Amino acid sequence: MSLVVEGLSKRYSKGVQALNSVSFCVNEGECIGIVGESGSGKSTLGRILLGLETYKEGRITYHGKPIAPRKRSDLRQFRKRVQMVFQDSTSTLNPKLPIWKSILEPLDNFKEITPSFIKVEGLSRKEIAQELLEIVGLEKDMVDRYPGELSGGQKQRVSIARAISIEPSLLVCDEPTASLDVTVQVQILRLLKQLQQHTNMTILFISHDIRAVSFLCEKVMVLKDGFMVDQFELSQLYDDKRHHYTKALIQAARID
Ligand SMILES: Nc1ncnc2c1ncn2[C@@H]1O[C@H](COP(=O)(O)OP(=O)(O)OP(=O)(O)O)[C@@H](O)[C@H]1O
Repeated sequence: MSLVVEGLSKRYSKGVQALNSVSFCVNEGECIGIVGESGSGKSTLGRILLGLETYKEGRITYHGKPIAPRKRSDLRQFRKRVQMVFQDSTSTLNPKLPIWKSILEPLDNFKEITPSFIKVEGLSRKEIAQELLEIVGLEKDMVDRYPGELSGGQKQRVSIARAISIEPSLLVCDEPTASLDVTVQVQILRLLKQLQQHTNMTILFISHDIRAVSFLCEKVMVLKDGFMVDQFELSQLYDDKRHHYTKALIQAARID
């Protein structure tokens, strides 16, 4: 197992119980979808996994080691393996920098990493960013553009290029398609699927959209009011034993 979460609970200071004894595990190279309506605790879970939020109860291990360590030196190793893509790419892309500089930020932080997509030695930094743009389906000559000169879908592709630049083994995506048009959403989902098929990356895909989750993920976990009410392999999506809340989500998305 690559990622194991056991009995994770989170209570915010104002008394909100955002997560209640949530447990699940993901194998290396698998994609798990965390689905639920607004306020169900999805982002809290994602933020805890990224070490951006603390928790008191539960245990999270990644390849046998506690995730998001507290020690700074260990945190660096963690960041090397875990990257993220958020709904709002403006939080990841500095509007004052040409996109190639933002794309290269993780690689600049981890100079010891030589990603496998760099097949030729001696590429300039800008050329490396161009390689990454190509991987995510963008034109190489976009490299000098600023985030403000890109569409929402293009910005999200740039955020993905940045996240995969250091070839993380775990990618946490928190509603990466939520602010995009339906057709662009499909393109981004296809891109993530293609990336997952060509790498051994484990993806944790957080979404309120069970349709998107069922397109991308092999495993699905359903959260409601901080409780994990259902957990299943995608092939069991239409099983009669699905929780009534999962059935309601399926019906609302009209994919039954
Ligand atoms: N920093 C915080 N302090 C107090 N309560 C919080 C905080 N962040 C989230 N919450 C509460 O925790 C619960 C879960 O929120 P969370 O953002 O994890 O849900 P979500 O499923 O991601 O929702 P959405 O899809 O709307 O982003 C909500 O009731 C929310 O109001």
